[in-house]
Amino acid sequence: MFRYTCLNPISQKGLELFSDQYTEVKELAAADAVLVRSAKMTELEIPDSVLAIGRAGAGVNNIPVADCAEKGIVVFNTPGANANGVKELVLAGMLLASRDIVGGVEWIKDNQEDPNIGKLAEKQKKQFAGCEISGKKLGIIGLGAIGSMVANAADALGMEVYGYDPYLSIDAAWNLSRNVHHSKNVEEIYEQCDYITIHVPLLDSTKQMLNEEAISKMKEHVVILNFARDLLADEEAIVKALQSGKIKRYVTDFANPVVAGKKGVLVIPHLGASTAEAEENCAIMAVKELRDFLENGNIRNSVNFPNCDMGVCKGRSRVAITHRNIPNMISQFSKILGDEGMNIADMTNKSRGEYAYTLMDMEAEIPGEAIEALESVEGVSRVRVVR
Ligand SMILES: NC(=O)C1=CN([C@@H]2O[C@H](COP(=O)(O)OP(=O)(O)OC[C@H]3O[C@@H](n4cnc5c(N)ncnc54)[C@H](O)[C@@H]3O)[C@@H](O)[C@H]2O)C=CC1
Ligand SMILES: O=C(O)CCC(=O)C(=O)O
Repeated sequence: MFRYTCLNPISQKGLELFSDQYTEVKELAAADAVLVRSAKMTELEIPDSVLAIGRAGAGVNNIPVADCAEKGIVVFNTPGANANGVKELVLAGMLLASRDIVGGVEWIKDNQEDPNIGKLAEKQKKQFAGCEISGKKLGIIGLGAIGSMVANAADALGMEVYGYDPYLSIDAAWNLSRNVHHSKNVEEIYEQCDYITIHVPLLDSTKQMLNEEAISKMKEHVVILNFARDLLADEEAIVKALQSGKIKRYVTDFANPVVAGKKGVLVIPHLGASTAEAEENCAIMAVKELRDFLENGNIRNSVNFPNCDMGVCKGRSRVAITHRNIPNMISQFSKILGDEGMNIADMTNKSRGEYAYTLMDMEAEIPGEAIEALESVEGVSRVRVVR
């Protein structure tokens, strides 16, 4: 029997994939697995009972990923599952920044009682006029699941698309329209583009990437779109550049006191992934990942441990070990098991940075003493008998 808890509302379409082996619990302390969207887990004490966290979404900056790795808690996300939802909102953001649709709609609301509203609207509309996006240059920083979809859609809408991603995956490269101009440095995006959209994860290396220096290299009246994370931009500098007219519009999916209500800023209340489809896709993927991990020990789409898949256990028992990626671990594990007279039927060991994961199928039940001995190996964070 497994227990899971949801720290945010999670689509029922995903939750219904849990079998009757699973119960939902309210308390984090009582849970084996956690499903989360944007709840700040960095502010929570994560109890040792938690084996895995499923982020129904892409960004994991709300989860203490490194601490979890150290404790042997496997953190999953759902790559690409909400990308289309975000792509569509980015397109909407570009259009809203190009024509004053919001201002126009507000004007109608303010004048709704006027019996001559139709005539008046025709007179007033020029103040809300704008430009088309077709033919304009769009720079995309980060060509992952979202960035590459935005690139292709903008290309189809007639924009000239520049893309910058020094770590571009082969999959993303295959999916990109051949019309997308490959920028080898981000300065080209700053210097050339009328619209700039950022789609990178929030990391130490990307924090405040869109800062005063970056803005100084951009074209006059540039439009900046941020549907990734607010901390990727120095928003004080952005507000200053909006006041001076250097930036025409800043469209952001993240509300905070620096940008809320500021002239030239369009703030959306983090709606990028808030579509029925994205919420379902993310929940379904997260639940499948958690189930495969809890029931089989397999890891798919983790952000702190390597992928590792041995299918369903065909031996008598399976043991899963999270540990540091240091020499001599496998020989210690096999010595402990060998000393207990146990034969390893199948085994996989994978590493990712400082951490590693070992799955072993055994021809017999693993005795408690062997588990204790495995747990006491220096560098082992967790030993779990999966079956
Ligand atoms: N507004 C919303 O509701 C949502 C926001 N997001 C945010 O968008 C981010 C991106 O999401 P996905 O595209 O799904 O992630 P992804 O992991 O598929 O793509 C991120 C891309 O950024 C690239 N990258 C990393 N560092 C870079 C750098 N310094 N310069 C240029 N490229 C760099 C990576 O190589 C990768 O291709 C997430 O990390 C999350 O913060 C994601 C989903 C929903
Ligand atoms: O779950 C959400 O609504 C937030 C989505 C998001 O920001 C992400 O997936 O990174």
